[in-house]
Amino acid sequence: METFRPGPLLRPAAWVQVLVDAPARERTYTYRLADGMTAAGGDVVCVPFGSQLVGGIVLGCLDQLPTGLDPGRLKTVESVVGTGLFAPGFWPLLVRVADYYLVPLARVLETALPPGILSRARRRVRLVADAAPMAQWGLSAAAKSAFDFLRSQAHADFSWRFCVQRLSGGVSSLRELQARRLLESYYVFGETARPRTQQFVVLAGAGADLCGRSAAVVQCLRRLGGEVSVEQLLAEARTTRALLQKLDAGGHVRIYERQILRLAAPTASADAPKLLTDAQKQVLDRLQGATPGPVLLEGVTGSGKTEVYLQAIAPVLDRGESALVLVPEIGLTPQLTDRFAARFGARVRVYHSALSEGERFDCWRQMLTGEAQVVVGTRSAVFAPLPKLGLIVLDEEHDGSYKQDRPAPCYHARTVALWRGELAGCPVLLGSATPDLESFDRATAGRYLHLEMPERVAGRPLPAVEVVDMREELNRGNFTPFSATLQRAVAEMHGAGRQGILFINRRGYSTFVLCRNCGETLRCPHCAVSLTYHRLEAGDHLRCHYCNHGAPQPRACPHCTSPNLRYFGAGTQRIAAQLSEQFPTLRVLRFDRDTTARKDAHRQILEQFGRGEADVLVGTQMLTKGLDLPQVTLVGILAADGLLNLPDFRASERAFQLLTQVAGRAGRGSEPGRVILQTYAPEHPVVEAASTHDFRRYAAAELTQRRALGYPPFVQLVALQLSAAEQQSVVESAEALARRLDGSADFEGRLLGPAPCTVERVAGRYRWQLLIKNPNGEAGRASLRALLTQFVPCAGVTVAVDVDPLRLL
Ligand SMILES: Nc1ncnc2c1ncn2[C@@H]1O[C@H](COP(=O)(O)OP(=O)(O)OP(=O)(O)O)[C@@H](O)[C@H]1O
Ligand SMILES: [Zn+2]
Ligand SMILES: [Zn+2]
Repeated sequence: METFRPGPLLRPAAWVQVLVDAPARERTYTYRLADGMTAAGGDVVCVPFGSQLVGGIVLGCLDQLPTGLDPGRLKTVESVVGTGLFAPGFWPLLVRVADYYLVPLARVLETALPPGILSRARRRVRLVADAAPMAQWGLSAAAKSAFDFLRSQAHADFSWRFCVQRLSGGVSSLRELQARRLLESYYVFGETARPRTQQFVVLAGAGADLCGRSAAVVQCLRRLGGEVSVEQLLAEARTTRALLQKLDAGGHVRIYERQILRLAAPTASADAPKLLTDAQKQVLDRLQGATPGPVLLEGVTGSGKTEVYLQAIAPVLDRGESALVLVPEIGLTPQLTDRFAARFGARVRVYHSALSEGERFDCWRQMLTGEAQVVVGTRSAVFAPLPKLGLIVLDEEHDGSYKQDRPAPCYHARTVALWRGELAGCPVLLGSATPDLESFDRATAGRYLHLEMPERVAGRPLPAVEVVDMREELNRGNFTPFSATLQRAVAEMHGAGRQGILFINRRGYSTFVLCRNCGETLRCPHCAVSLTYHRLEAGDHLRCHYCNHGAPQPRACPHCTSPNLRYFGAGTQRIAAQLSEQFPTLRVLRFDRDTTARKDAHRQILEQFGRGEADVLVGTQMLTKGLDLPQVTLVGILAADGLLNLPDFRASERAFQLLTQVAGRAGRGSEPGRVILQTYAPEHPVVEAASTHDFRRYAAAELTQRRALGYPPFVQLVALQLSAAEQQSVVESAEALARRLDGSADFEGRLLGPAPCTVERVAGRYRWQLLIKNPNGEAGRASLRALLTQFVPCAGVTVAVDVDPLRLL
């Protein structure tokens, strides 16, 4: 792990560490700075790499060379191109992320920046307008002639590539002119690039006098509607570009360029601010009157938090500042983005890692120029380079998808957002009906401004929750996944022409496949878990939910060849099928990872349901996240128990959040809602708290327990995960690391493990874990950083660090 000295320097440094823009495995290199050259972290530089000059980003300056580097062999930075990749104040944020999460700065940059940003940026040079006349004295002949040529041109701005290829002396002339400050080089991030266009071809003449292939092509074009892209016509008519050009020259068709807008702002019909409820108004007033800082908005489901966000953002934009809105998952973004787009129009952009490279790049550029003023995005959008940030909103701030599991840095977008707010001096609004216990603890301790909206808008009641004891159902001989209460409720709902949601804590058709003859389950060959059965149109299929390994469903047991296989558990697919069986007239729609894999499928399914084209939506976790469907009156929770018994100290916190959020989808319109919660453990405290919507009581009990056991938020956890293809070397390394940690005063007695992860083998690699409790904050992290830098694991073993892990593996 490197140590960097970021930021501007008091005394010029001699070396810099640069993240080069090259498709190499190792991308961080040390370069020498020429005399008089200065650079700071975040600067874009041009450096020699192999036989080429490439772009790079300065990670930090060094006034001492790391041991083992021979200064004589280091290459020199070719030029410092300047800043411009980042908004002001952005760089210190990246440095802080690297520091806190114990990862090299280069990894943070790779996460924060859109991929390929430097190679998409283009290097240019321009004449220095007020260059000293003396600077020309003593130029070499080649450089002099290059300079005269450039000055004779009508403009004073050229692409680097053009200069290298066309000027006498090429690169060396350019360097000479730059050294004399006659010429300066810079990067542009696409603004001089031509708008992306695509060639189209349109039918121009009747094509009557044509014959043979020409006639066939024209006929094909007519069949396709008379106007298609050149690409499409080439493919459909199996013809050549040359023939199309000939037809164009003959006036039979016209080829033209059509501009393709890569990133259209989301479109939606305009939307006016709502008249605020008293609770909303109070919250906004307090928000606007407060000094900038973290704010926790604890508002029950359906209390109208989104409207608060929208009206908090409006004055920010009016001041010419920008706003960043983070949402947990893209699954919930269509609805939410639409609301933002409807309110703020073309100033809104969507930014998340599922966009294409080009889309992310375009969006990044528009953020830097201020064209994008509101960015709605998922986790990685916390790095969106919005200048003049006036407000950050994190919706559903408790959501686990704000935490990155891998690759490093394992950052939490909420943590990073709080730092960003601090650096930008703006409020960070954390909203949730079920706040994260850490946020809640800080808010009640007065470290955050704590605002509340304890009621739903328009006096709508929270839905009544009925807990159904599934053990009694079994006693009564009901072996279906639907209790009698739920069956009656579904029938009633259906009769009244309303809609419902059934929530299952799983996906797939059934969880696992077991051989009735030998008792073996069908397992993933790479991971220590059973495969999940999926029923597909193309045929039945098994899939591993850890490594995504897929296999067709075997006809017989691979262990004993018995054909007697049995399917256990109940996934979304099976529930949907059983529901249709019991209620033949019920139209059932599935909403899970399988049915939403296609681009835009989220939106399509939700819109379909919203239009009333289905009566029941059967789905998983994804249903819980902020869906606002006013027609839904019934929510059924089929198997709450799977949630309650996970081997993780956060299991009950997560269960409470999930149950409350799912229940919160009911009764958001004018009709009151009803929730049926099925469980085998009705007396479980989480079930009790969720059924009374009592977050406060639950939080108090849970926090007391966490304090007693020494768990977050009262102590920091750091997980170290070691993995390798060989079990032996993982175990040895984990034990060696544990001995080191035990010997350190900071962690003595606060080490859990080493132990194999719950699933020891994933994708062919063995995984062991060490869990450290760090009560000493930064001091503890510093000694951990030092210890990890020195630790050398066995060959082939990688060590991943997860600071504040959310899931214990
Ligand atoms: N001031 C208002 N007047 C009328 N309707 C409102 C008002 N504010 C919000 N609503 C409506 O109330 C419903 C719930 O609001 P919203 O979706 O923002 O709730 P929420 O607090 O985000 O809930 P959740 O935590 O469940 O996502 C929405 O349909 C919204 O349009
Ligand atoms: Zn068998
Ligand atoms: Zn697997």
